Amino acid sequence: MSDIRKWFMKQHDKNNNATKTDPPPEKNVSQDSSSRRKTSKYFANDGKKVKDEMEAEKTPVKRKTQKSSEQVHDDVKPPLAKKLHKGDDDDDDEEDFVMPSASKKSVEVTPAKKLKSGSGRGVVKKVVDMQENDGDDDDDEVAATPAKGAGRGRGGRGSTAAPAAGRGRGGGGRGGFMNFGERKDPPHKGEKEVPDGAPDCLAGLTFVMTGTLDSLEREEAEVLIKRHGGRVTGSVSKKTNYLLVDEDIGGRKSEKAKELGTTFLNEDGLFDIIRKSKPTKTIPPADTKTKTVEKAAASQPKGSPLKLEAKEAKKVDPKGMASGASYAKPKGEALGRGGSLTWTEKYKPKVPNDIIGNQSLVKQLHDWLMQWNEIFLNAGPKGKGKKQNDSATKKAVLLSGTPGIGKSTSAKLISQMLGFQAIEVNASDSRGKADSKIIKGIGGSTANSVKELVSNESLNVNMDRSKHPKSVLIMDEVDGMSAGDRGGVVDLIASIKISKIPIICICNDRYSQKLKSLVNYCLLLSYRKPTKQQMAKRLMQVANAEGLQVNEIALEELAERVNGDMRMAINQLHYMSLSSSVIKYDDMRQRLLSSSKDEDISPFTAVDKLFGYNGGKLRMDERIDLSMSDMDLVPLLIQRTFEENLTSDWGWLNGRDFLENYLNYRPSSAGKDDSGVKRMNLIARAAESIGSGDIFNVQIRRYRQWQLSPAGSLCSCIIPAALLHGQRETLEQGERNFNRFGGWLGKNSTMGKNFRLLEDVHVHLLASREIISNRQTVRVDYLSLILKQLIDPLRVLPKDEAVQKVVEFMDAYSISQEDFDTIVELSKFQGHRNPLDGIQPAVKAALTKAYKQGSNLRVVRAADMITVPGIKKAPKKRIAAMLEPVDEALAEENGDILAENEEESSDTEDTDGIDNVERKPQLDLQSSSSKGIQVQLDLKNNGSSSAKKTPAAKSRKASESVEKKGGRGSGTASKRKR
Ligand SMILES: Nc1ncnc2c1ncn2[C@@H]1O[C@H](COP(=O)(O)OP(=O)(O)OP(=O)(O)O)[C@@H](O)[C@H]1O
Repeated sequence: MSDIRKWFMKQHDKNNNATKTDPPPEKNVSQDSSSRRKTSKYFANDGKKVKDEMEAEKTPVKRKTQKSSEQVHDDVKPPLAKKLHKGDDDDDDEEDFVMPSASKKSVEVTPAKKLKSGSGRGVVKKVVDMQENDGDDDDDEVAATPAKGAGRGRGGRGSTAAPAAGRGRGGGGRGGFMNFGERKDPPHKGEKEVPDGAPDCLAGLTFVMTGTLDSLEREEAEVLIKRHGGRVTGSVSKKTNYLLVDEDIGGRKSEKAKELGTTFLNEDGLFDIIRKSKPTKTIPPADTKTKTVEKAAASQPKGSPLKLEAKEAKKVDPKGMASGASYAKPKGEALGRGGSLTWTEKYKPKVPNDIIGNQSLVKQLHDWLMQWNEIFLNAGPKGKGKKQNDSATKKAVLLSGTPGIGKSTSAKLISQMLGFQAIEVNASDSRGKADSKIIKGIGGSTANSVKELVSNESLNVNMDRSKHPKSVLIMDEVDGMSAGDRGGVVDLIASIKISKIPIICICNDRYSQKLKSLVNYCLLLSYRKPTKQQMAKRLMQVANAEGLQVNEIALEELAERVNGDMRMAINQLHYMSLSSSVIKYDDMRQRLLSSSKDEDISPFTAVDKLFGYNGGKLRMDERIDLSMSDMDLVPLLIQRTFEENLTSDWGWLNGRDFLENYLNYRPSSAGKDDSGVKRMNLIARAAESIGSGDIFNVQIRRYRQWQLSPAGSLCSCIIPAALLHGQRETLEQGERNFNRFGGWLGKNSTMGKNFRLLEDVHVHLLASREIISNRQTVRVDYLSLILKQLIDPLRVLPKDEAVQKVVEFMDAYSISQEDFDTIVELSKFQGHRNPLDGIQPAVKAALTKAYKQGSNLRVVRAADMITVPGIKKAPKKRIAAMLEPVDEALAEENGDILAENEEESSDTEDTDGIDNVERKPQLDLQSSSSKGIQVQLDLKNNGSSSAKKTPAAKSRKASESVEKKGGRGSGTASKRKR
């Protein structure tokens, strides 16, 4: 069982288990604080007790581990585990992080670490079991939150900044979300003075937090640690120095920490470390890097080149890549912060190895380009410039990835390295399709040169290549090509086919619809964002080279905030360097917070923030900003009406699944309500609010009541988020745990398309004079009958007879082939069989053939043949309005129908009942002529694509057939000719 019922059952089970196995929760504050002390058995502070208790319940290995932890804590040194366990690190955040070597200096080696087998795997079962008590979740803590301390006092300092996006959600990590409850407030929140220590006193130390701290919120503690150079990660690994916890409530982190021998540290312990660092101004020995930076900065006159640069750069890049050189000696005199070059230019990679991340892709690009001439141009002595059409090898390459991660840079560098002359074209400048495709080149004017480039044999084949550089075309931003249609891409593909030079295409979104066809012609290389550690290292090189004093944690923060965009990171650093040569963590945070306001925020991020765990802490203006960041999409993302067939047991939904993003949030305000009643209440209130939002939305859109926008946002986004914010979880097995795009947009566009198609059918039916009714009636009353007439003969009668009957019927009702398809399409319903099921393909083919054969003689779409002078193409709705029955009263108002705009006419049609159905048809052509509008017949054929006639022949045929039809057809036509 995998539905919401299962979820509720789980909650129930959990509740039961909790009551069975967990110690009874303390009920008041005093008990709570005493229990804190009692349960804090792993704290180095209570070393002895810890040891004894540990011995009673843990294996010898663990005992030793614990012992070493205790030893370490007193000296405020990282435990040995850090250097002994090199592999098998499961801490995501630290993928590439290399522990500063100095951190090992002061740590005594204890055998316990060596004995540890690193068998995190071995405790999987335990971990799962412990989910109930995940240290992060605090579910087992006292439900009643103690009264908050009076004011924040000085302790509140760290909380001045707005909470970071997605931070502090608890870091429950994998598998923990199901048990994620509300973390209660620190019992003595804001009551303690937050110490201020030496700037890098925690440098080189990695902390993990669990449970509720005594006076600090997690975010505040995180800021405090980072401000002092420490690193905070989400899960315990061998690199973790301290598990920061005030009350050991068990849980996964705590278990892991015990297993690894990580030192437990409480808030006071942390404060002590920080305080101690202040008077003596000693810097903990862990951080050589930071020391180096400081030294460098101290000995460095502001704005002059650093002697240390080269060393630093080399040190950071142990592979000895040429990067060292390129960063140590930026070209030109413009070293220092006064240079005229932007830092992105100045420190752009000079050799491929300088590019951080994606090295394997860079290599692939290199290999592809290196072999290009060999494969596609015959470079041998008999070379005649013939290209080999090897379908397995792509003639072009498509580099894709988010902005600022080095796509263009790698394309240029590789080209340069292999002796290609790079010709760069920004493809998004080439809008629209070329006049005559490749003859004119991509996008017309710009692309004439492209056309020349890619096809110019003289440059590439006939001439002596040794004297002429090989060329490569770099088409940047191909996903920005041809705003309206895919013409530009079609041209590009044509260019690729004939190209005699390699083409490197670059885009941000490889899955863009526009590039759907292009990807088939390209070798696809998808660039990934570099990790924050990689970025921080490179940024450190830049900072060193510029004599900028900044610590690695601040740079990691920068890297994290720019979301992998190296260009933005370097630019931010440059910008900050203009005002100060020393950048502290707080400065960085402040800068990033203020600059993030200017950034475009995606609707997904907005919903994440609004509904995230910290959503409740957002200020109202922040919530308004987020919800208004995209007034159209944010509400749609919250209320994602998603419909799909799942083979699940959502029985009451009849095999369909209606899911909405907001339902997936486990509201933190529901607290520890395992019955789910609170949650259901909150969901109900949120749904009600979303409903009200919808009413506002209609007013805003339909009646243009824009002044209601704030109220609309409040109802559709802010209130639901305020009610339901919390941890996102999945309700269905196999569902992925992130917000997905609303199905509404797709459905709405399908609806629009169906309306248009129905309109075509409607107009044709009206033109046949067999049916006189509005569009709605056609849809509701006629379509199923018409379908029956179209389909049934094909199913039951012999082929020829069936085909003849259906064609006759189609002719009688002016139903074209496209209308046939539309009628079938509009009659498809989920859970019902396809109307065409059971019809032999041969019969279908015979029908198509027979219909096409008779198409030249047929007058269908009488309405299509009308053109109104002055209007390029008579809008079908107007024509429909002309053909439709007209109210007597309305008919008197000359020309009113023609004057109606399309929207109004469609609204009218939509809301008209069936009253009009039986009314006598009246063409309001008189009114048109009285207004001086001439209605003429444009004698075009019925639009059958197979009938390739000259316009003259078409006219003749059409007029003949008009006459032949007599009765209905000619009557209509002749009336119109007036
Ligand atoms: N991977 C990287 N390694 C080192 N520097 C980088 C990297 N990515 C970007 N940069 C820096 O950012 C600048 C811009 O990079 P580049 O133009 O290659 O990004 P891009 O991915 O092509 O972005 P866009 O999609 O916006 O064109 C470079 O000049 C360089 O200074």
